[in-house]
Amino acid sequence: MRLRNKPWAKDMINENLDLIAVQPENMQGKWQERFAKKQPLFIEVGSGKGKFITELAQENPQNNYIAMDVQEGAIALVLKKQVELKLPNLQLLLANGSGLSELFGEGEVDGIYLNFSDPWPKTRHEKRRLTYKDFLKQYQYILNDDGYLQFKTDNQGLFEYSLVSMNNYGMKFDEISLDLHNDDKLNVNNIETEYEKKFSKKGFRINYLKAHFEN
Ligand SMILES: C[S@@+](CC[C@H](N)C(=O)[O-])C[C@H]1O[C@@H](n2cnc3c(N)ncnc32)[C@H](O)[C@@H]1O
Repeated sequence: MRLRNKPWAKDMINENLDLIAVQPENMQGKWQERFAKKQPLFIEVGSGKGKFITELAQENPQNNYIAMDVQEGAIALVLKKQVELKLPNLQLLLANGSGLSELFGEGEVDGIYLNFSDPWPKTRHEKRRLTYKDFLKQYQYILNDDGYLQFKTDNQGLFEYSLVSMNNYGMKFDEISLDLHNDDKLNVNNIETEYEKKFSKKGFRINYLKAHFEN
């Protein structure tokens, strides 16, 4: 998803550096300092316009959340929401998920959310998929021993690829659904993302998994 550049984005970011960090260099192990309270920390990599993470943060004041996106045009829209909401448990991060282990300390994070990640269907782009083994290695580094990865997508190809990639990496699956919205066996308090709303309305099934690393 490519969003148009917003002429107002840079100014809004520079005026709200208490709410958003831009490619920070010395934040490893220090993220809790940016929040009102020290509490479990969860990040969404590729948060897009931020519907999911802002609602999750509103529903769970007992946790801290970071909305992360590589596109200024996307994170600026989350910032616009957060400037109004001023949620004390939500911080924003403009950076690439490929640098997670330089942005976070070992075991600093309790959970990672990947929602409707770009599928990169061409084989030569495999390394860009957020469930490619190099990304999994970084998730493993920043997650603590009880930490988990949660992933949702409408894209069958990316879901199948991710199951294989995670399995080959040695991850263990806690929950899997091939139709999250119509799954009676799972008890997930699901918060829809922008993409999820759009594609489930069109009749696409939503794939879901929750998994962890065995350290
Ligand atoms: C298809 S959109 C999905 C947005 C949102 N999660 C949703 O479900 O509505 C994927 C988002 O991931 C972001 N993204 C892609 N690769 C990324 C990376 N390596 N690091 C951080 N964000 C990334 C894109 O900029 C885009 O905003």
